[in-house]
Amino acid sequence: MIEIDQITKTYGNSAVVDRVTMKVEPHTIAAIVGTSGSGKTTLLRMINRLVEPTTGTIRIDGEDTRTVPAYELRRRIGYAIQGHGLFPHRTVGQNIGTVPKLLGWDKARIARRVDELLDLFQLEPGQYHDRMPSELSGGQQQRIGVARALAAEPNILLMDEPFGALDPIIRAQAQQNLIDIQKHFGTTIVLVTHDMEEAIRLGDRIAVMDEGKILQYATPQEIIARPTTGFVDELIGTGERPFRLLSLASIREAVEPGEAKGTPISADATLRDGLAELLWSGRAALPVEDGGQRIGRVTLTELNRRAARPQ
Ligand SMILES: Nc1ncnc2c1ncn2[C@@H]1O[C@H](COP(=O)(O)OP(=O)(O)OP(=O)(O)O)[C@@H](O)[C@H]1O
Repeated sequence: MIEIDQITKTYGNSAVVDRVTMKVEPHTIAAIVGTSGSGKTTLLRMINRLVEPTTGTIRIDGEDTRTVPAYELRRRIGYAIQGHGLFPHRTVGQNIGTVPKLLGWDKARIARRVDELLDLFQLEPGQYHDRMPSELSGGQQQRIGVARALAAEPNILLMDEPFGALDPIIRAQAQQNLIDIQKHFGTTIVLVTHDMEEAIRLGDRIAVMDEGKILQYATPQEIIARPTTGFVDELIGTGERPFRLLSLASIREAVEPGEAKGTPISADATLRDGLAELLWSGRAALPVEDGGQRIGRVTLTELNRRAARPQ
């Protein structure tokens, strides 16, 4: 658990992070979203003390971070940034093994961990282990950056716009990869993004920041349905609300017994994907498939109901 308690950072006379209080429960993802300059990166970097808070306290699993040497804190907490920050003259394997090596792991253990992570990130170890970062695509470099941050099995991972530079398709894959890996390791993640769509997709809770303050910290459902300020509403985009709600749930959750004609949709697709397919194909219902088996159908009527503002 990360407990941020009345944390402030001032530069000169201005508080760029202003008395922020928030808790991140273990094994969850908190997304910090806000406009440029709202203080997101500063807040994130105070968690691993890359930036020292001016006032306030941060506790990790009950321990005040000021009582731990900063270098030790940074080895314990994974950190991944936009542009990956890989060492250009070290191989992929050496990059991923950086922190385990600093921690004195033996060679065999480091090698096992590097291969495990390459596998998880869908990069064949035999093929990628000895490559240099310049011999990888942008998306692959980004995945290695995240793999390196996870190498020493940190309970906590801080991510600053990790997917910001990726094109939309690679970005969606990288996001799914992160969700799978977070489930696999149970890592607690704090992620900074300026993209509300990404925050909604990844965050168990979303903190909306403006001018150093947290305006709302709640589940994506709550933020979409009941934004506390006009600014939060604006950031969500009023025209997007019903679609954002639909993108939070899978077809599996809306499936009902019955038949429907035409190409089926996967139970793992989002309700938003389902609506798009219904509208595009001009159908009132789609058959739903799970692992090659028909499990029922999803209807336009049901998606209409689920897209409406929650009461
Ligand atoms: N070392 C510093 N000295 C003075 N001002 C700083 C320093 N670091 C950050 N700031 C200021 O603090 C404010 C918040 O910066 P921060 O990088 O945390 O914002 P952000 O929300 O992450 O922005 P972006 O999305 O553009 O990265 C900005 O106005 C920035 O200019």
